Amino acid sequence: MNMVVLRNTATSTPQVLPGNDAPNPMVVFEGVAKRFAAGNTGAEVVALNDIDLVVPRGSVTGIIGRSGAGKSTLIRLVNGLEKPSSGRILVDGVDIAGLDEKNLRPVRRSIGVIFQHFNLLSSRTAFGNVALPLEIAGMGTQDIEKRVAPLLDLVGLSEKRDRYPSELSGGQKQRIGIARALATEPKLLLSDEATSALDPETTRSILALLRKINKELGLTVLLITHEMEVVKVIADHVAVIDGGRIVEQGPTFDVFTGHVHETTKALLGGLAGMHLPEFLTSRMSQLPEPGSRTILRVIFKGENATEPMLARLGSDLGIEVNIMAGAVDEIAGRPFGMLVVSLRSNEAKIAEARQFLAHHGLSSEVVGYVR
Ligand SMILES: Nc1ncnc2c1ncn2[C@@H]1O[C@H](COP(=O)(O)OP(=O)(O)OP(=O)(O)O)[C@@H](O)[C@H]1O
Repeated sequence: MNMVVLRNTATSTPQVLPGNDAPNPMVVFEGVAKRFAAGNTGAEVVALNDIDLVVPRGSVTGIIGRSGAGKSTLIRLVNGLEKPSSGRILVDGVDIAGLDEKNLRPVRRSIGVIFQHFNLLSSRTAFGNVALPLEIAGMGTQDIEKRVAPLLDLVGLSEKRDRYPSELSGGQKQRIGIARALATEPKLLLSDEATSALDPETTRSILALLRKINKELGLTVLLITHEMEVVKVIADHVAVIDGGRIVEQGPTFDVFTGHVHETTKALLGGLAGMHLPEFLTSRMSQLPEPGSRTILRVIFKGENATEPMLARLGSDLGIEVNIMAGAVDEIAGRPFGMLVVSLRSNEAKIAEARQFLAHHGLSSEVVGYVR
């Protein structure tokens, strides 16, 4: 088996835990705006406004947002394909906003990009596609062989080296796209909806490959996507973008399980237990009535055990508890879930129950009442 000889450019500085305050981030946006001049017909378009963003070094950071939110513009600013109208963009400490084309070139070489539609040359084999950026950089044939063969091995396609794109599946094409992006030994990998054209199973395998590359090579990955599943599975840091503004950012688990912004909630839609089952909502009222039961959503994060606590509401506090619905999900590798329960008791006792749950690390919210 070939050895991967990629130089690990990103580990020259210590790995840090992802977070807004992470030292020495790979990418920083400071008060960035991007406006496009008015065309023949309309007004000026404000694609991005007031963007403060941190991509921690060594992280997989996801930018998630709906169509038109400004994701592509943001990623094009990172590799200098667009210039900001105002603000600073630091890539590995260098403010790229003020660089001319010549000085941008080395920055671009330090950034790999993978695309939704792979952008492979149909006239070149898998090997030829991965070799292309190295040929452009003027590398000799033997050195190219030494660089490309381990990359094909890394993405699991050594035996397809002489195949043309038309002979490869979507997932295999994306693997070649990833190998090509890594050929110039970047320190940052940009992923522009790289799994959006793939089926769920292939998506998972590509995400696993990106995670492996992130871990083994210490490469920082910045991905834009409209798919919550992608961010949930792979990103340890996330920024939610809406209408050209970042509405939330931080460690993925915290952002998706905390007090989420309306946009994040909408994107989270399918997450375990966010939607109450129809049989409940159809009977639920927002105000208590005589004899009604309180519907409580109990949220557990990480490894908190829920069931024994609910049992103790009965045994210790004498409150009758019925489980109505529940689901467990996984965000950034940690369990997260909800139980929807109905409690038959008065308001004071319900407050006592919620205090008891909070004391044991379980947050809860009253979502309504049923008779
Ligand atoms: N070159 C341009 N000229 C004028 N307006 C632009 C240009 N590029 C983007 N926009 C506008 O900026 C806004 C953000 O577009 P952008 O492509 O960044 O969104 P997006 O989140 O990537 O959307 P999608 O997921 O649909 O690709 C949109 O309103 C878009 O029409």
